[in-house]
Amino acid sequence: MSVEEGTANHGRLLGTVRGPQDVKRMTAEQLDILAAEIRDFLIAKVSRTGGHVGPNLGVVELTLAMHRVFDSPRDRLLFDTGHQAYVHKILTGRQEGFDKLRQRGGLSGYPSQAESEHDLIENSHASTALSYADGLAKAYALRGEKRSVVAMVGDGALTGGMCWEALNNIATAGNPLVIVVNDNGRSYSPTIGGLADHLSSLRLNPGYEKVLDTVKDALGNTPFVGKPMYEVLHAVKKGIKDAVAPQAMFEDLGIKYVGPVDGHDVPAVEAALRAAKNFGGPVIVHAVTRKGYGYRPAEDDEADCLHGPGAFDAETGKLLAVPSVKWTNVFADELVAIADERPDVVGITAAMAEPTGIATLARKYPERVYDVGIAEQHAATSAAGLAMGGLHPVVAVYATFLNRAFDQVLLDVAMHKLPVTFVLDRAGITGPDGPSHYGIWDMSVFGVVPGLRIAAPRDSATLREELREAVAVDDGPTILRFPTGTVAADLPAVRRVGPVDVLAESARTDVLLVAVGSFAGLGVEVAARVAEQGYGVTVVDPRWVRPVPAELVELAAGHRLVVTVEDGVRIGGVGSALAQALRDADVRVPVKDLGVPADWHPHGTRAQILADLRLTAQDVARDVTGWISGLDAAPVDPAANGARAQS
Ligand SMILES: Cc1ncc(C[n+]2csc(CCOP(=O)(O)OP(=O)(O)O)c2C)c(N)n1
Ligand SMILES: CC(=O)[C@@H](O)[C@H](O)COP(=O)(O)O
Ligand SMILES: [Mg+2]
Repeated sequence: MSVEEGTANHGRLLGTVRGPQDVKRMTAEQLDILAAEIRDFLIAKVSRTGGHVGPNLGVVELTLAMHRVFDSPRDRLLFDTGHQAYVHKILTGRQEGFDKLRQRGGLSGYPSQAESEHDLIENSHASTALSYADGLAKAYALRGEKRSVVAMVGDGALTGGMCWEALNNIATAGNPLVIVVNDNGRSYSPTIGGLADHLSSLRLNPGYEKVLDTVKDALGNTPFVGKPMYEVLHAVKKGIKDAVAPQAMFEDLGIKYVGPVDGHDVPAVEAALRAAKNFGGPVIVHAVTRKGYGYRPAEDDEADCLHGPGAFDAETGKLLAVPSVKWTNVFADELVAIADERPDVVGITAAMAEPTGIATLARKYPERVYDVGIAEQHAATSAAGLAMGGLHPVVAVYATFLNRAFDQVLLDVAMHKLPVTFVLDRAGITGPDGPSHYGIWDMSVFGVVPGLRIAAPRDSATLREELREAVAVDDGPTILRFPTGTVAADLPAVRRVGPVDVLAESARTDVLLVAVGSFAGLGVEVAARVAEQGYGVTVVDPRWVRPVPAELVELAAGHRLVVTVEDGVRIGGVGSALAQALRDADVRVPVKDLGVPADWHPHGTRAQILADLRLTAQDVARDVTGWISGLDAAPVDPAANGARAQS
């Protein structure tokens, strides 16, 4: 069956759903068919755009039940992390938008207030929903408003400390609030930690496993869901009831516990949610689900149950584009090479071993890698402890996720002058995940940390080299940051001045172009374009951007104009730090700093967003030519260094 046939044959009921009220009217049998149609829809659409297919296949019934029991948007449905809100979008009038999911101008991959009144929290960083829910419930109680607050949170997100801070408060406040724990046993890989171990005892119950095996057998090799799923759901309903025993853990927190319920049984989840709704205080509904449920390639994908693939073949689940050598791979391989030589080097991941490349180290040295769960703050301070204990930890996280650990990096690591290397993948503009995932803040935010050195490699050779330099630092923390995707072609230096690589120079020294990290290639292209206008440009890659290298200041002093270009926010960025260093050194040369405005930039491809920001070789060359020719016409006041108008 083709994707089109799958959707057309089984999409009749789904086509009638324009809002939650349409789901409320359905019979149990219709709901089962609708669930199957939603799965077909998800597979058909997300296979073309890429996106979080596995997590969403696992919450179809949970979301249906939530919308039947509660009245969104009056009742507030909150989705922790938000990557599993596609079904919610489908049920709230946004089916058409899925053709452009995560694409420029199209549907966001996360809840979005601009899209729908049914969406409230947009944050796609994990473990926040329970805190939002606590605040909302308190606000409604104080204002005398009778509205339910319901938060869905995954077992992975539940490893984040904020959840436990929230639960502590929710229990004391006692306000009506429903927490749906979507327990599929996985983050990307199986969820780690004491909580996860406790929950997994449930899944190891022989009765429960028997039910899941029934599901798997019944699915056979059918790549699409349709009718088989309808039958499977009934099999689950019959078998699940006696399979599991109630767990005491959540009640120990002082919060009413309902469950465990089979999260793929709409009536069972509904019954639990109705009981929770009527309880009058905080209640946890513990739902057991399977990530990727109903789609064999996702269920069978041991790596991450098709957590968030790019476009894929709907029949097989195989990626359509096989990624070439990525920055992540270069880092991963070099880390293993370093670990071979240095037994003190260990790795830390916050539930993202494969996506950050730390898994490569774990495969060779499993005892030297720690998965701490979705707990970046703990990762930083735990790394401090490892460093105090004589090791050199390499903490590999996405750039955007280190933001929440600022205080831990500042005080627990840097103030103690501890040798910890933070490796920030997906730095800069990333693309389809949108503003919450842009790694644009790190150089500004962490640039203020005393004693912290930041490196921004430009290609695979400098990535390997700078990683080695970073782990050689023994008196303070380092950050190594690089972007997403395919690693840039090696760009050899003409010469090196201190830590600074000169990438291109000419007889004339009009402009010093400081091209940070992955913008090095752009810098060289800009120089060639500007040379055509008769101006000489020296292109440098500082390699280490914080602290500002003294050699960069000296080089700047030998030019008429300094232009910086970076894949990070301009405020407090490399350009701004260099301008300050020049002022401090009384070097009177004007500085123009190009980068990302501190704002919420929409989703799209990385290339599209950079073009929107006029961070292309053509745009930068035009600006540089304009500025330097302007200097010939009328000298610029050095004090006025800085901005050009940017969209
Ligand atoms: C603070 C933070 N760290 C890391 C991530 C990356 N991330 C997105 S989803 C995910 C796993 C979530 O697991 P879970 O909450 O169980 O949801 P599931 O995907 O299993 O439905 C991770 C680690 C994130 N979004 N936020
Ligand atoms: C929800 C989330 O935070 C991640 O799943 C993220 O979408 C992954 O991004 P990459 O595709 O860049 O690994
Ligand atoms: Mg999970």
